[in-house]
Amino acid sequence: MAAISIRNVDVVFGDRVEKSLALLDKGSSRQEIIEVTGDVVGVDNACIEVQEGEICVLMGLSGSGKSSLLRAVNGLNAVSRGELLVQDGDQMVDIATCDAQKLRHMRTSKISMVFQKFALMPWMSVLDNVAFGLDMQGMGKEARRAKAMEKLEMVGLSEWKDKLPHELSGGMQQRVGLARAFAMDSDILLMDEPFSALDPLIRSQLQDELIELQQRLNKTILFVSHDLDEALKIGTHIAIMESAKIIQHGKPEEIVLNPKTPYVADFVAHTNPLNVLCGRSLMSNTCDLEASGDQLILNQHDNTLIGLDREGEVVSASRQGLSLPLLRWSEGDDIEQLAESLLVIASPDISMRSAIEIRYKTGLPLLLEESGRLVGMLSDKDFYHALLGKHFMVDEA
Ligand SMILES: Nc1ncnc2c1ncn2[C@@H]1O[C@H](COP(=O)(O)OP(=O)(O)OP(=O)(O)O)[C@@H](O)[C@H]1O
Repeated sequence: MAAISIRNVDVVFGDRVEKSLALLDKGSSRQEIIEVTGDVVGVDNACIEVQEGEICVLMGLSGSGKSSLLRAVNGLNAVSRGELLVQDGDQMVDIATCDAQKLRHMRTSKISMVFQKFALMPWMSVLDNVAFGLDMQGMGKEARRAKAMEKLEMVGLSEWKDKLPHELSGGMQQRVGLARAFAMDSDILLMDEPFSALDPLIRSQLQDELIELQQRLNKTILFVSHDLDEALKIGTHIAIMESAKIIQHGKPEEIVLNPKTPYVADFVAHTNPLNVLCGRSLMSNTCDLEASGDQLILNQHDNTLIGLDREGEVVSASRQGLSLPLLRWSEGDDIEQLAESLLVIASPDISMRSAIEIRYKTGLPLLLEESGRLVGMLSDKDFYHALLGKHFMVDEA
């Protein structure tokens, strides 16, 4: 079920919204609209559904409209047109049209927000900062403190509960911000570049922690980032924005493999594909392998051959007439222990990172089997293609 459903949402900042929307409908650009009405189009006809338990990352360059859209979800920005439905139990509430009381209810019990600049109260202790929102939910003092303590433990800061925010480092303050958001127990978390002020190592740690917390607590998260590597790491889905529009929305792998415009391709060209791609997206297909008698040729130069049974399962391998041992490998199995000249067979869903590590240990290509049939192979050529970013085609249609 969708936790957030954004339907044809426009957000226009200014005093002549009707006129600006009419211009938008006529196809005027953002710049033309500013010139005519003085209004700024923050979001132009956004449509996305975020399913329960998803982490959807809004990604794009500065000024592309990410925060404008995120802040519309909890009513911090007014929706100028369209529907913005947010799940409340078994109903969907339209944030664009609901009354002030409903909006307050949604903000105090359904949607929490984590900001880039932590937004902690400087005069309150760390514990009171985490407990702050619970007061607004009407929770008693003891229960509040107990819950806040539990969340501080979750982010590893229980020892710091009596300190003031300025006594903590930036990374720790952001952890307090996370604990505060999780303490609210809201189903939906809105996160506006929460880690971008932190140094890379702390940032990476907090990303890992967020992924882990999300898996444990199954929240729905809408996360703003201008960094595609971050989006690829934490997002189950990514929506890419350019000039107030969502220009591509999909799973990380879809974005990396099929960037729809040169703008997206430019982002993709500067990312590390290893974290996203799996063997299936890059493999050479079995049908591309040449046959030699009843065997298939893996490598002409050193005469590496494989034999399949009637069902297409790999049953034998040899190099220059000498038999090669086969090993069936699954994600999580040890790679360090793999011997050289072992022919590894894995699932096409193997991550590229694991596949390259295996190739490095064994010195041989990898075979990929699905449902007991050989479906493809990963050789050095496929790895180089991935690393050089030659694995995608830009759809310029
Ligand atoms: N409250 C506001 N009033 C007027 N204009 C605004 C307001 N908020 C945002 N804008 C404008 O809307 C456009 C989109 O801004 P937004 O902050 O959504 O972009 P962004 O993609 O989040 O950028 P950044 O990564 O720099 O935060 C910008 O031109 C900005 O100046």
